[in-house]
Amino acid sequence: MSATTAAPPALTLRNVTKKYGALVAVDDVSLEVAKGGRHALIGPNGAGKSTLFNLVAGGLPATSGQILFSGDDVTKRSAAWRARRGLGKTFQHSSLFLSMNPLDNVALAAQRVAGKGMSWVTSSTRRNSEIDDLAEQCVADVGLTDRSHIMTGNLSHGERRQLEVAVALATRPKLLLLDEPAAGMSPAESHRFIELVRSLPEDLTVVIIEHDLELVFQLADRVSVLHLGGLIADGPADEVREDPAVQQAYLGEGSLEELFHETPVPPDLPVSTTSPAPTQEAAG
Ligand SMILES: Nc1ncnc2c1ncn2[C@@H]1O[C@H](COP(=O)(O)OP(=O)(O)OP(=O)(O)O)[C@@H](O)[C@H]1O
Repeated sequence: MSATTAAPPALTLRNVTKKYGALVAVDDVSLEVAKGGRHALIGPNGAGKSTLFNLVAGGLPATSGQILFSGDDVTKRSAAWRARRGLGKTFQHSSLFLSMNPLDNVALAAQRVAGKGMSWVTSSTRRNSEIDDLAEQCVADVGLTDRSHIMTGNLSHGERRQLEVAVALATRPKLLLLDEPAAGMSPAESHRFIELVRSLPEDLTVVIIEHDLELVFQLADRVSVLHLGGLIADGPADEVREDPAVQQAYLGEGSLEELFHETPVPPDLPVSTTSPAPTQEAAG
């Protein structure tokens, strides 16, 4: 009798389909994301990436198919339930409170998970030290300690994206979904963000939906490619990069060199976060 009991994938999609009337936005997609993986989901405009993100996050119901977290079927579960089960996410469009400082933004997320209300975070006398410590740790994990007390509205675009990761980390996720994190970033900010993702705990599973292929192929160990709603490639990043079907779907009139070129890091800019690697516990 075999004694092997392999851990289930962090995320499993089984024949997931999302239709809008006659339009099939996500078409019978099956894939697995390994625990601790760095998995990218890419595809040209309109491929179905955002729709798939929302199906996984619970913001949209699937028309058919199954979604499993660590082997448990969550297909019918709400977004809030999935969040409590360890799904953290950052959105394409910022969900930060710009008039609060970074520490309070992160503390607010931590409090929501702890079941506390919004008013609690704005009253320093009522905050508990556990929440404050967690907020400080998460802000440090993304390299923003030096910026933790200024108004979030005064952060640069790249810093806000870093802060969004801190907010997600405050919920102690097992699976972190990043929706186009590099959108609007300068090359330097993008490089800094790559270092940030590399510094995340190894047992945290990260799924990145991203247009920036340079970032994708620097970060991801596996890549899934959507085209017109369907999965046209899924495998190790190096193999997917060379896949003729992927090149065909992406390239149009362009060249591979343009697609996959590596942008040099500007010499005067740091590429690493200032904090040590995070020591965040896996959600229990
Ligand atoms: N609410 C909706 N109602 C109808 N069609 C939709 C809706 N949302 C998305 N679609 C369509 O579903 C398809 C997939 O869209 P989706 O936004 O998921 O693609 P995407 O890969 O994220 O694109 P992009 O990279 O441009 O953001 C597109 O044809 C889009 O027009």
